[in-house]
Amino acid sequence: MATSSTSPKKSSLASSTSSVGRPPQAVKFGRRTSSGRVLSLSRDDDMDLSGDFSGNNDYINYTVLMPPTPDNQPMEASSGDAASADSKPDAPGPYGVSARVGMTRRVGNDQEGGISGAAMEGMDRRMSVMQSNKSILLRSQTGDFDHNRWLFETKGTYGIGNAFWSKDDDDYGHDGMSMSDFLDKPWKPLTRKLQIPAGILSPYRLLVVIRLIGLILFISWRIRNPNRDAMWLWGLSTVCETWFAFSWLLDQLPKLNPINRSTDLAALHDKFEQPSPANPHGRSDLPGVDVFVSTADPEKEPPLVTANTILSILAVEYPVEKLSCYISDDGAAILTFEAMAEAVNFAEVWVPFCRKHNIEPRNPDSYFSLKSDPTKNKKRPDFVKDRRWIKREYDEFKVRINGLPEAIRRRCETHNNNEEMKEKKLAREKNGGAPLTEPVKVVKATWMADGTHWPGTWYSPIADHFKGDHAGILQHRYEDKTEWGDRIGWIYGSVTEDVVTGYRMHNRGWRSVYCITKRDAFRGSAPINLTDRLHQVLRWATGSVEIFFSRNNVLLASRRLKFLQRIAYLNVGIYPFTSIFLVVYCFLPALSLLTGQFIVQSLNTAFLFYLLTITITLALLALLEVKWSGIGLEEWWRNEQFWVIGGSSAHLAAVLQGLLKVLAGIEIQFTLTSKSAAEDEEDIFADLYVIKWTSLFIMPLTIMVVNIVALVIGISRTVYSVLPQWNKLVGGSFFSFWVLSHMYPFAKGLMGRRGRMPTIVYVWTGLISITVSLLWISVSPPDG
Ligand SMILES: O=c1ccn([C@@H]2O[C@H](COP(=O)(O)OP(=O)(O)O[C@H]3O[C@H](CO)[C@@H](O)[C@H](O)[C@H]3O)[C@@H](O)[C@H]2O)c(=O)[nH]1
Repeated sequence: MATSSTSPKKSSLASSTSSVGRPPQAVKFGRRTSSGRVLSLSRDDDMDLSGDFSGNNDYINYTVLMPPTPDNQPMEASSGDAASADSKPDAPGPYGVSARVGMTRRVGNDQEGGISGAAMEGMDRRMSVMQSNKSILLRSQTGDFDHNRWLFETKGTYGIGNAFWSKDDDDYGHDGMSMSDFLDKPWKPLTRKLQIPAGILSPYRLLVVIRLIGLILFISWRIRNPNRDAMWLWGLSTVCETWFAFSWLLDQLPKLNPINRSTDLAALHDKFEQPSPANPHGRSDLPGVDVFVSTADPEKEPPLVTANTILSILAVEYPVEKLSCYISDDGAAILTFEAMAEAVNFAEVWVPFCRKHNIEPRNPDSYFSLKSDPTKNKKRPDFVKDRRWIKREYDEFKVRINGLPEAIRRRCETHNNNEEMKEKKLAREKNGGAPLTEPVKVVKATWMADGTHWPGTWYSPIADHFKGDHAGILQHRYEDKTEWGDRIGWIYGSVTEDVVTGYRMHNRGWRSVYCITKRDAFRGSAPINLTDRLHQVLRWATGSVEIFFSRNNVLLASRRLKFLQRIAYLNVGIYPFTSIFLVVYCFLPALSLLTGQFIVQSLNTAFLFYLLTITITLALLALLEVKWSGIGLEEWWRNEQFWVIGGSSAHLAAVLQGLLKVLAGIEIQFTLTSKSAAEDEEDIFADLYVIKWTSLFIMPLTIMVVNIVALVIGISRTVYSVLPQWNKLVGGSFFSFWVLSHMYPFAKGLMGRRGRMPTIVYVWTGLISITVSLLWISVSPPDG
């Protein structure tokens, strides 16, 4: 995937000439590539970045493709219009897109705040028509060779770029096509491997080896030294520890040989921007990039967040005509649709601003919430003026987006009232003018700004307008029962389709490389409160269990999967099962305290030495990893805590759900994760302690309470006994505290917001402690 930093586009921008006042040109010129296709050139090359770009920008046109639907049939494709608004020659190809059009900047404001009728007139009537059932996704945007299409047409084998190329498959004679069609220029890697200094990697590996030896010695010592006083405690704990050691190894091994890469800008420039006989001007020959943004529910995934995502994609530093951004909305919500139309309009000013001033990050929301000085490294004198202006534009944009739900609601009300009046009038006329005896029933439709029915989900759903059941929304026919769908496309039927898809590709021999750019190439949005986060990891873990019990289990993998890949996938499939051992282990300290026994007979030196070794090496490894990844120790600790909280709740539930699916065929539903809209700019973690009760809390809560109760009982028993055996108390209470410290954020969440937390926790735990100790004293009075 191309990142913003990989495209050496600045050189072409530097030579731009002023084009202010020049009529917009449809197609500047094209040239043939060596694969014989016509390539249209970037209109972007002509962009005058010194001029005003306040909305009359002719140079960036966005193509909006909307599938035709029964309710919303575009008028005839006015191909003349379309062609003049677009920069590409776009003859209807075998994949059937006949016309596309740039969405023009809004010309007026709907009184309701939505998209005005006039503006819609300007764009929707020239919207694309798709004459074929086959998907737009197969169309090559640039006219370049379309690899996917070729695979589709030829039922071919994988074999481009990093993909597996089978030895006996070098004859692709179906279409007279040969390997050389793909190799315009000699192959050269576009990334460079960055060696991790031995000074860092060797200590890391050494620590891993020491810890591994420590674990082996520890476990064999534990097996050889049973606690004869409490065999059940010893047995349970040893089994759990063995599993933890095994799962640590699975987690650790794939990290043994880290390789960093960076994009080789020089190689990229050589390959894609150097003059050659086929490309005398050295125009950008970068491949087309498609970015697919999916959304499914405007409540859980706020349209403003989606809009910001799209804006950052459109502003990426890549030739404009090579970039396509697809938005899919499984929820078919009118709100998302109109918000995206607003985003496309705002992009017309946002993108030129980003390009003119080299803006980073290009997600407007992230950019305007930067705390650093915005003028730093900004040389152009008009930056401050432009920034002030674009900020105002963005604020207005936000107001429009946030006003959309109300605007749509009012629009629908007006239209529905009108419809009702019309129906009533009609019915009265039919009735010979006499008053109606029965009320007239009018379907409450959802209306688009141009006065037509919304083809997607309605606010009051009726047949064909339910979520997940709306007529005419694009079907994924290109992948349904096709070889393309089977071999290349997304793999469905799993709640962690990304893992299955990745696995299936790797298993067929696809190679992938780890490439983490200095600046984030992509940022996701994540749930920020515990409940949503637990539901998210519940889905992930359920997906893993499901994979484990399917033919996609890595133990059945082909020989093409590499060893460390195998281990990594095994880890992905197996980690939820750790929860069983984790839950047992979290109860053990409490059981120790309650019974006055411990997992070992006595806290002897060997035990303590091994324990110290495996704990210290774990901490040192974490320190190194934290340093590499650039996160703070505190974040690492939060992650550890979440591992215990999630492990004892969501992962356990996932194992149960997964087993239910395997044994009883009960299907698992995909629950969409709610993302934070981070609207509270002062406190982006405001949602963090918002707790919505879920049954997932039961297990961690039980673990917590049982441990607190056991601590109280253990301490009071020792305090009240005639001969206090403090050493018996130490082991159990130490581990109990260890468990509780992991559960701390959970308790904090349950207790309410941060500020109020301490008092309530003290009162709560205090009350329980007093009650339980009194109870204990009355049940089992101290000796003597
Ligand atoms: O019916 C649906 C459900 C989800 N989505 C989209 O799928 C994406 C992932 O769903 P989300 O609920 O956000 O899952 P996350 O847990 O945040 O996502 C992670 O986990 C998913 C698998 O569980 C992967 O698909 C994602 O790539 C990965 O980031 C989102 O963009 C959704 O809008 C749809 O388009 N249609």
